[in-house]
Amino acid sequence: MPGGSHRVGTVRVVTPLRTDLPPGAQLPPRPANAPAPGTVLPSHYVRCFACGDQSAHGLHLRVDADAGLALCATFEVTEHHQGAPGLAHGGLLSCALDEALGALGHLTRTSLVTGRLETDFLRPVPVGTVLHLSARVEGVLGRRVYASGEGRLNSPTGRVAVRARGLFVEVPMEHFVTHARAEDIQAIEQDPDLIRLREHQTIF
Ligand SMILES: CCCCCCCCCCCCCCCC(=O)SCCNC(=O)CCNC(=O)[C@H](O)C(C)(C)COP(=O)(O)OP(=O)(O)OC[C@H]1O[C@@H](n2cnc3c(N)ncnc32)[C@H](O)[C@@H]1OP(=O)(O)O
Repeated sequence: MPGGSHRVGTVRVVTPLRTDLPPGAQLPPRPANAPAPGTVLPSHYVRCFACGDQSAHGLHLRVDADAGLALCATFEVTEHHQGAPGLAHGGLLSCALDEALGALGHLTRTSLVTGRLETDFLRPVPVGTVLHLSARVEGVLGRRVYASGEGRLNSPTGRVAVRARGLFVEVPMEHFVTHARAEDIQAIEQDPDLIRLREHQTIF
């Protein structure tokens, strides 16, 4: 199990990370009503910066269910995603992985929010790259879902540019209703198509 590490003199000291799978965590079976492998998973919110199609300069992540509790996704790095000249901003690469890992809730049939996300940046990602992401559930303990993923350059078998591990927490739909601005909830009430999670729309 990988952990954090630092050197004390010549000795490498390994410490557990909060995203490491804790004792007792288990990989649950794929729910019977999970979307079949190959299904395009809907954007949870059309204004989401990562997956929404109404976010002009967003990442426009396309996400597909995979076998087991896993998925794959793509996003094209555009000039709007630059940090250094011509290179993707690291925060946006984390964002893409955050979204991909969070979207595993489509497969576990739960609403997940990020509690902690750890990202390793292994290679620069130039503008024009199509980043191929994959994500999987590593284990579940109570409301905690441990997940990992990576992004590869230009093909599902390309060189790994970015890796992440995350701890996600299952929340009820009321989490979003309680914390959102009133005008955003009103906008959804007026146009339920802003949320593409049909099974959750009975709350409005
Ligand atoms: C109306 C519109 C509808 C919209 C429909 C959309 C639906 C689909 C949305 C999908 C969206 C995806 C988008 C991408 C993913 C984001 O980017 S989500 C946005 C970023 N994340 C957030 O905003 C979360 C902010 N944090 C919180 O709200 C609260 O801290 C949390 C995470 C809900 C936890 O609070 P809580 O419910 O009070 O639970 P709490 O007991 O504190 O924690 C539960 C467990 O997790 C552990 N834990 C929590 N945080 C951590 C941490 N950072 N490190 C370690 N352990 C932790 C706790 O220790 C606890 O463990 P146990 O006691 O069970 O052993």
